[in-house]
This record gives sequence, C-alpha cells and structure tokens, in this order.
Amino acid sequence: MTTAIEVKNINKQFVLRHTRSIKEAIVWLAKGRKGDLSEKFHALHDVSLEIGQGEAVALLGFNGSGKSTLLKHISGVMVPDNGTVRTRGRVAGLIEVGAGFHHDLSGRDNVYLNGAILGMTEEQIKERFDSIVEFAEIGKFIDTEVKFYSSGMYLRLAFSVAVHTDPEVFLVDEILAVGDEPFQRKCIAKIQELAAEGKTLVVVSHDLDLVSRICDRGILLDRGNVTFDGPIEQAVATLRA
Ligand SMILES: Nc1ncnc2c1ncn2[C@@H]1O[C@H](COP(=O)(O)OP(=O)(O)OP(=O)(O)O)[C@@H](O)[C@H]1O
Repeated sequence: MTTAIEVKNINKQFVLRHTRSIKEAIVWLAKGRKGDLSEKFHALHDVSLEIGQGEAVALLGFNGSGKSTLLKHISGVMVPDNGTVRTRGRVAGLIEVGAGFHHDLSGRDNVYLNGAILGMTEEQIKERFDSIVEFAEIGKFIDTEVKFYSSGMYLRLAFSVAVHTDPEVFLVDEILAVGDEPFQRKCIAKIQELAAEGKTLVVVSHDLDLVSRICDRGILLDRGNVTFDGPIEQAVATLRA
C-alpha cells in the first residue's frame, strides 16, 4: 500500500508561560540563568505512525491528549520540535473553522482566497464556484461579509471549499459539531464518498459511534503518546473501557 502520511518520531513542546515579573527575571539572571523561566508542556512524545493511501483513520483520546496537535502537524500548520512529517498529494480539510478566511471580505471573495490557499487555480475555483455555494447552501449571503456569518455558515462555506479542492488527504477535526443536523449528515455523506473514492481520511472526534461508521482504523492518544493503533472497534472499546 502506498503511504499517504508518514509521521516519524515527532515531539512537540509548548511554552506554557511566556511572561514573568521583572523581579523573577532579575533573580533568574542573578542566579546565572539557572533553570527555565518558562514552563514547558510536552504535548506529543515521540509519535510515529504511517497511514496508507485510502485508509480512514480516527485519532481518539480524552481531552488534551494531543489529537488536534497531531492533526495540525499532519496538515502542516504546526512543525514538530524534532522528527518528520511527510504527506503525499493534496492535503485539505477542516481543522479550525474560518482559518484562512478574511473577516472583512464577502463569502464570494473568501471562496477565491481560501481556494487559492488550498491550492486551486482561479480557473478551477470559477468552474466549481456554483457547486461550492450550492453545497454550502449559503444562497444570497454569498456576497455578505463573512464577519456577519453565524459559526454554522462559516463551517458550511469552509467545508464546501475544502471538499471542492479534490484533496487526496482529507483532515477533519471535531468542528463539524457546529453544523446543524441536516448539514452534519450531508458532510458525513461527503466524507464517506471521499473514503469510497479511495481518499485518505484522518478524523478527530469524540463521537465514537460516528467514527466507528466512517473509519476502519483507530489511533489512541494518551497524554501525547500513542497507546493503541489498530481496528476501529478495538480502539473504541479500549477507550470506553
Ligand atoms: N499553542 C499551544 N500552546 C500551549 N499549549 C497548547 C497549545 N496547543 C495545544 N496545547 C496543549 O496541548 C495539549 C493537547 O492539546 P490538543 O488540542 O491537541 O488536545 P486534544 O486531544 O485535541 O483535546 P480535545 O479533545 O480537548 O480537543 C493540551 O494540554 C493543550 O492545552
């Protein structure tokens, strides 16, 4: 099987505290800069995984276990402190609603902006524009500035642009939750369609029934460590246990 995503020994630490009082800084300097002024949090510990082309994988785990951080590394919006992440083909998806959207521009302009960011040419966007708006069901609001959109409308447009980029690797974080039920159903059907077409999917969700339907493999994270990687039923059962 061709590898679509290869994550090799990645580590990620976040700085939890950037600012200290002047007094603390002076004491730190006087003591010869001993110790660390800022506290570090190790969010991903030596994570390695390989995802084959056409696999549908769920990243599972409790709050704060590192799922979104890992997904952001796969998408390329975060870089690891060390280790490598490699992906094959066009990567698109929904990680943070509205990322890449400009608040003062209309929905229409944002379709062009976001489409270009996700790698579509102007010609391709023009061709797919009507289909993007139709899928999003934004209708007459397409020429309204997106700062006036509800969070669900944002999601609709962002999801629609992302699926119309014809991605080889599609990443989805929990955010489908802001969509209403009919739209969620439509998104899930679209995600299943992508999976049936052989696209690679990586989904982060707490909805274990949903991921059991969409994915065939589950990767469990616990405090930044991969603790299980295998069939989705087993992953879900392990998490529920
Ligand atoms: N930019 C950041 N700066 C500091 N800490 C961060 C940053 N991003 C994430 N973290 C921390 O890393 C840990 C993992 O966060 P992450 O969002 O990946 O968890 P998650 O598994 O997706 O959680 P949830 O299920 O709650 O969405 C958390 O403790 C979080 O506070």
